[in-house]
Amino acid sequence: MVLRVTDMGVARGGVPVLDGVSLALGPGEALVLRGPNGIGKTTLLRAVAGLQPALAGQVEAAPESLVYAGHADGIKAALTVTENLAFWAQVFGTDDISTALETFRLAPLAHRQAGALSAGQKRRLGLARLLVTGRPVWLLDEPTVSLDVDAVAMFAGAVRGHLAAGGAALIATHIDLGLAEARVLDLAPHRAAPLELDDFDGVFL
Ligand SMILES: Nc1ncnc2c1ncn2[C@@H]1O[C@H](COP(=O)(O)OP(=O)(O)OP(=O)(O)O)[C@@H](O)[C@H]1O
Repeated sequence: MVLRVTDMGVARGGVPVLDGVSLALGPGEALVLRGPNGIGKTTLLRAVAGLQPALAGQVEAAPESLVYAGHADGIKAALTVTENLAFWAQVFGTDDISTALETFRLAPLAHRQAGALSAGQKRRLGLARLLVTGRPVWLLDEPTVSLDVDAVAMFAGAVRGHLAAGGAALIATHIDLGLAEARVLDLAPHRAAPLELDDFDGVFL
């Protein structure tokens, strides 16, 4: 197993949103998180990534094996595409940025300032970052937002390549990525029970 989440409960703004979530990913596996807007997909992914505390449960993964890609891609607007990738390579202690440039067809934009990219191009740069990190377990929050049909296929290809190389991916998405190999976890049955009135008051104390 490269990632195991056991009986996790998460809250947003002090209000529990999900509980009892368990999942496991082995090398080469992808799992898609499904559920309606607001059910807590982002909150769960952030908790798994260690970016916010969980209410309950455990996350087991090798140290420094996880990388999270969320809505804010961490792009530095004043740096060029190449400089952004080189910066991340330095942060993560890797050295290959050419695979990332190629996979997301960023080579023609290599010397463009990131701030001058379109929304979809920025998204491609944010996803290219995943390849540069060299980390095996990708935690992806709505990775295809702003991507056109070609770029979605590009992204699906990158995920497939990652899985084939023994990586894993946990993906919150509303669209069908065409990843036949991905399992699906519906979060609807894990919606946290509404708070009792007393507890509800407690949230605001
Ligand atoms: N800053 C915040 N403070 C308090 N509650 C919040 C905050 N942001 C989101 N929420 C609430 O937390 C719950 C979970 O939100 P979350 O973003 O995790 O859902 P999601 O499943 O990722 O939704 P979507 O499909 O719309 O991206 C929602 O009910 C949302 O309204």
